[in-house]
Amino acid sequence: MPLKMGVATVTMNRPPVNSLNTEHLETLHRTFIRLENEKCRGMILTSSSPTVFSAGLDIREMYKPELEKARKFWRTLQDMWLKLYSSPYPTVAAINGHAPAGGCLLSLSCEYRVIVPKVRMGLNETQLGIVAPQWFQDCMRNAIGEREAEKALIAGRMFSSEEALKVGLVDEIAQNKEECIQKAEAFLASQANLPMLARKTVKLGFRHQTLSRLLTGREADTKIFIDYIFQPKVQKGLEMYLQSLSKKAA
Ligand SMILES: CCCCCC/C=C\CC(=O)SCCNC(=O)CCNC(=O)[C@H](O)C(C)(C)COP(=O)(O)OP(=O)(O)OC[C@H]1O[C@@H](n2cnc3c(N)ncnc32)[C@H](O)[C@@H]1OP(=O)(O)O
Repeated sequence: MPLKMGVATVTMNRPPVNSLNTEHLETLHRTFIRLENEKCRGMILTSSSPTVFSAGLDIREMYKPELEKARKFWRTLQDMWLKLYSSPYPTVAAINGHAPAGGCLLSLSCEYRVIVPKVRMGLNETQLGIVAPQWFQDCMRNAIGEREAEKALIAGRMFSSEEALKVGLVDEIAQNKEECIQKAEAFLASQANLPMLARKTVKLGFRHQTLSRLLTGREADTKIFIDYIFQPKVQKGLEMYLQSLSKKAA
């Protein structure tokens, strides 16, 4: 995590696809805490993979899990998201590869999004037979508005880079990762002279309702997750999905 002029670039590096398991989520959470403590002036979130920003939640954490491990996984995801979504410093996602589901959530939690061409992003949970939690849905709604979010979430739609720009899911398209980072840096530079306290207060004002909804309902949210994934038919669906992903690799 190099800090250049107070700006940090956080590069996710969990091959092959930056899927989010408990350990990776803990690392991200610790990183966001550290950036806050070090009074970071801005953060770019990106990935070391040439083709994937993040494949979303690690499905193996949800497939035949032990109860306590599944609970810990979900709480860690909540912790990480609460820190990122409420960060006092400006945040940009440099989306240099595919960003399905939890990968899309990471980018939606930043303030600004730049994407490379020919990749896909979206909350595709419905297509997997699972349901994007309310706070995932809120993030999408906050980015693209009620009507488009409803359509996208019901269908579990994955957007191409161009479609994402058109609907407002991303702010810019860059030609490649290098340009993506340049555009991310330009956004952060455009924020640098704003008074930090005023900036942060307005940001949190906009995000307050979404944050409160999870903060006041964390236990209920965890229960919904646990009850849902322990259903035999959901487990069957996850098993088939994992198999289809592995078959693709074979
Ligand atoms: C009421 C509450 C219910 C629960 C709410 C849950 C909320 C959020 C859910 C999620 O985030 S679920 C995850 C959704 N993610 C996806 O659907 C993406 C799946 N992956 C892909 O589409 C592709 O892998 C990719 C990201 C487009 C990359 O494609 P590529 O061809 O580069 O790589 P693959 O060959 O497909 O995969 C390589 C390797 O990684 C494994 N893998 C891929 N994604 C995941 C994942 N999300 N979790 C775990 N493992 C994953 C894949 O199986 C391959 O493994 P091997 O076969 O090589 O062992």
